[in-house]
Amino acid sequence: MLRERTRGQLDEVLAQGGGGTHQNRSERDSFAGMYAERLARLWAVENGLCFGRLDLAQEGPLYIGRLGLSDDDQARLLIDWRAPVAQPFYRATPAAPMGVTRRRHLQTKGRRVIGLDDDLLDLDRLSEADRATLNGEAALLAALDEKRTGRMRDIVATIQAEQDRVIRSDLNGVLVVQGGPGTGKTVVALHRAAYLLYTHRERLARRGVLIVGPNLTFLRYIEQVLPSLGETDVLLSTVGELYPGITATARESAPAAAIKGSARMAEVVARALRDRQRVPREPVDIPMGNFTLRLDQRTCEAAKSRAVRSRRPHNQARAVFVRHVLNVLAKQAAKALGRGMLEEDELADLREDLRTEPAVKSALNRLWPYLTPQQLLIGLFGSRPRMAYAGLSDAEQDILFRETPRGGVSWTEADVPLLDEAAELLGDIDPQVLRATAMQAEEELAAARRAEEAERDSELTYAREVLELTGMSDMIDAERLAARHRGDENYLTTAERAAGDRTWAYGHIIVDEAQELSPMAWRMLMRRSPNRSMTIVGDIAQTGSAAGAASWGQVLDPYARGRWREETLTVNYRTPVELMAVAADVLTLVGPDLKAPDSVRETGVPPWARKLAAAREIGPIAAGEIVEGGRLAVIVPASRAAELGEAVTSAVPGAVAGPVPGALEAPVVVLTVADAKGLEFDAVLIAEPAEILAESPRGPSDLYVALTRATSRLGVLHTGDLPPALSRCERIPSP
Ligand SMILES: Nc1ncnc2c1ncn2[C@@H]1O[C@H](COP(=O)(O)OP(=O)(O)OP(=O)(O)O)[C@@H](O)[C@H]1O
Repeated sequence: MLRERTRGQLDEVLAQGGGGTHQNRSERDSFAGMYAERLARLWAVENGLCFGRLDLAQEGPLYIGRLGLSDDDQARLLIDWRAPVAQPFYRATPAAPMGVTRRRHLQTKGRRVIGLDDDLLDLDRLSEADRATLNGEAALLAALDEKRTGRMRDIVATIQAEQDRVIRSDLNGVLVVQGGPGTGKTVVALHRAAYLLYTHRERLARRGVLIVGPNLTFLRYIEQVLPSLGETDVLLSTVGELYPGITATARESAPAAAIKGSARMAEVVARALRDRQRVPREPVDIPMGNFTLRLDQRTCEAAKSRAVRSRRPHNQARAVFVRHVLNVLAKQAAKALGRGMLEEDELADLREDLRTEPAVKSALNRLWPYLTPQQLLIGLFGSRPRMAYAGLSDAEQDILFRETPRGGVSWTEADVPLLDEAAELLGDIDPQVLRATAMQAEEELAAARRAEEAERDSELTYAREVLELTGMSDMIDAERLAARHRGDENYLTTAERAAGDRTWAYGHIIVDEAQELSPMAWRMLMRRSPNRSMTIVGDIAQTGSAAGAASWGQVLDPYARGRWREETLTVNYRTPVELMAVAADVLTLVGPDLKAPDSVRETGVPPWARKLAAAREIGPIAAGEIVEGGRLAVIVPASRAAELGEAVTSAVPGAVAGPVPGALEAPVVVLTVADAKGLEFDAVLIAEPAEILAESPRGPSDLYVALTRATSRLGVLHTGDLPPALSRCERIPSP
């Protein structure tokens, strides 16, 4: 009924047609947007709309749901799980019942209730041990036992008290959520986003919320959680996508990524720019036909120091540099032309004449060139002398040097924070200048226009198809939907506008797998969070990348010393006790004092290890491990990814190798540790653990990550000796 009412409201607004004043139109559009969004939410949350009931000592029961609903007389039917009155549903315990006598979890399928689970919070009827019990234990365990679908689900019905504290923590300041594998960091971070958007809608809807994840597969894994909570306006991004207009497609070697990620690259980029503002050793002669103008070192020095003192970014400081040089040249020209003292307006005319003189223009372009961030970095990494000037050692130059390929440069994820750094120092180029200086501007423009036309046609066709499919063609016309899709300014949501703006300041930023980010990536993120309202979730023990974090203090003190707080999650909801015992042994290799989280479930199935004569035997073994209706991952050393991927895909129909689209839906997928980070599977096979250990300085962390991806079964396959840390695995004799 509510859905019908919303749809009715939307119809009404759209029926007002396209006429009216501009303001009328934009009001109508924003109402239409609001109702369409509400409709989308109601659809998204249909499944399990109501999942809980609180019986209270003082008043009638409350029903808890994914969003709040009232009837036509504004009586509350359902309480949004994020509302303050819903909090006892997650926090009440027998020791502190918060006015609740009974908490009931409803399990629903579609619109039917298929199960109930009660917690009695009446003290007298519970034993001491039960008082410390989990929140809704039966409901929780039922949720944890379900087969994995390849997409993360929301957990609104079974959020635990320690998680609830994180979710509802204050918006302001930097909150670090440290927790071992499977403690719910990711899922809690997503629920926190939904909670914050609900509680601080005004502020966050305007500035938007950014969620940063480690890779695209991971973002696909989590992307459905927020819409299922009723939130659609959040930007999910990797670090590699955060620079508008650049798609980081190339892979970087680990040593190169480590150098590019290190904090001293900020100084390297700054020096690389100073290199481009260098005064030439010899005077520059500018032939003007009848006479020659000369730019000596003193003039260049003076112009440069004025430009630098202006404290403007490079491209904007160019105006200061140019003005001084043109003044000097104009005076020289006046002298050469036999004119004496010039009035200020005559001097100005002469300056303008010189400005458009090709020889002068080209001299100025050499002395203080307009630069894009891309040009600065391509110029740097393509030249050893420039790298040396910028402060990179010979060995570093060997690792970073790259020739500029003809087809253009492919950027890597580690380049993106450097481009961002460069953009900060360079500032924007006047778009007019940009157009004028672009090489083959005409041709490029024409090609771009053709591409745009083609794009627009295909968007329109797509929009028509969508409208036909969803039966909404009577409500929104295809042109408008396509315009929205294409990113026309007038139709953009906050998240869409933010994505296109490098200097956007977000209302809140959530970083997942935060231990992997390099110091340069942190600099970039901090620029997008001037108010330092952030949630940072991760596990220092799982750090795999060479430029990643060794402690949260090291990451955050430079930006928020004394202003960040840490919460710890301690219970593992993913990995059963039997697997976690093995993982805990490996964790001692990462650090002798580290403690693995406690698991809530037992399966009775111990992890096993099996020695193989040849690695290829993995294929048929994987075929035998497939989980009916569930998913299996084969985690392999990075250096063997291609070979073992082939071994598995050729032996198992439907198996997929690598983080390709569709990897999450496949019954069997072969992944490296880096690509499996943050994901989970029903069963996991680890191939060649000794090589995973030896492959990088963070080998033990990598093996720990691999061991903690499974929700029920784990097998280890090895051709060499089994690493001693895995000796708890049950040995299966070779076939
Ligand atoms: N309160 C809960 N109720 C039901 N399921 C939960 C709960 N908390 C966590 N889970 C489940 O536990 C699993 C692990 O959660 P999640 O992936 O968020 O952990 P993580 O801490 O991010 O792990 P990692 O560090 O390994 O990436 C998920 O399947 C999640 O849905």
